[in-house]
Amino acid sequence: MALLETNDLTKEFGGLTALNGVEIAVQEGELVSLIGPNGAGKSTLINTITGRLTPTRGTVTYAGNDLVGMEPFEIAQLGVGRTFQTASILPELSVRENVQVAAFAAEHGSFRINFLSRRDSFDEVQELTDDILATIGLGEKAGMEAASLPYGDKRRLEVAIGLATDPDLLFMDEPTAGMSPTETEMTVDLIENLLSEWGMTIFLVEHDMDIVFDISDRIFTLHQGELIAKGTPDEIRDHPAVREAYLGGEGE
Ligand SMILES: Nc1ncnc2c1ncn2[C@@H]1O[C@H](COP(=O)(O)OP(=O)(O)OP(=O)(O)O)[C@@H](O)[C@H]1O
Repeated sequence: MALLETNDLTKEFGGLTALNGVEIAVQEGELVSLIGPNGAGKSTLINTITGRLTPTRGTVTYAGNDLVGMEPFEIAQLGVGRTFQTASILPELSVRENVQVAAFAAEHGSFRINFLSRRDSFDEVQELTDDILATIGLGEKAGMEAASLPYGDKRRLEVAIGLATDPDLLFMDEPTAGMSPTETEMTVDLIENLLSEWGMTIFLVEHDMDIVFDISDRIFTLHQGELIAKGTPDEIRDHPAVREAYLGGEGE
């Protein structure tokens, strides 16, 4: 059985159909990428899966759970994490505190519960935070104020915040956008490490086609809300509908 599956997933905004009958299945341990020209519906697909948007119709199933109608934090608690393109960083807190806040929030959904009284979970959060910072390569900068980090480190801290929910499936939204070649290489290494060492399943939205074709097990292609192709990098590279979507559209 697939870890994540959508059936007939459709989202309309007034008269605009942003997603039309999308059917995807992701197996545990896979790295899949979602591509498509601007406005294809990529963000809408991620948002309907992770609970930020309610689909007009269709189903989303994760590890046997029906996600439609669940709150984003409930979906996170099931093991679905997400890294954001836009800042989820709290600039005045330290690197370490940013990861801790995300970890506590994930565990309890909100801060209404006095989590500090629960020592077991407090210790677990410390351990997880240390693991994440070491994996991301921010261990030595753990005490620094987040605002003072260089751009590439800030993007990596966003990944660390996404990992703080201890996900089994991680959505990564353009993790290399705006990065230098060295930072991009480090991020690709990190993604490969999350797959091999952490046993994670990764769902990547990425505009850098070199990366997508290099590291994906399978690629989903959206165009005007329709899933026009899915397959291995080799199958997608020469797919006529994919070429048409990119050449005939705005191109990227
Ligand atoms: N909240 C909204 N209300 C109305 N229309 C929306 C909304 N969100 C997205 N859309 C429209 O839905 C379509 C798909 O948008 P979406 O942002 O999902 O595409 P995308 O593939 O993520 O694009 P990009 O690569 O530019 O980020 C677009 O036509 C967009 O204008």
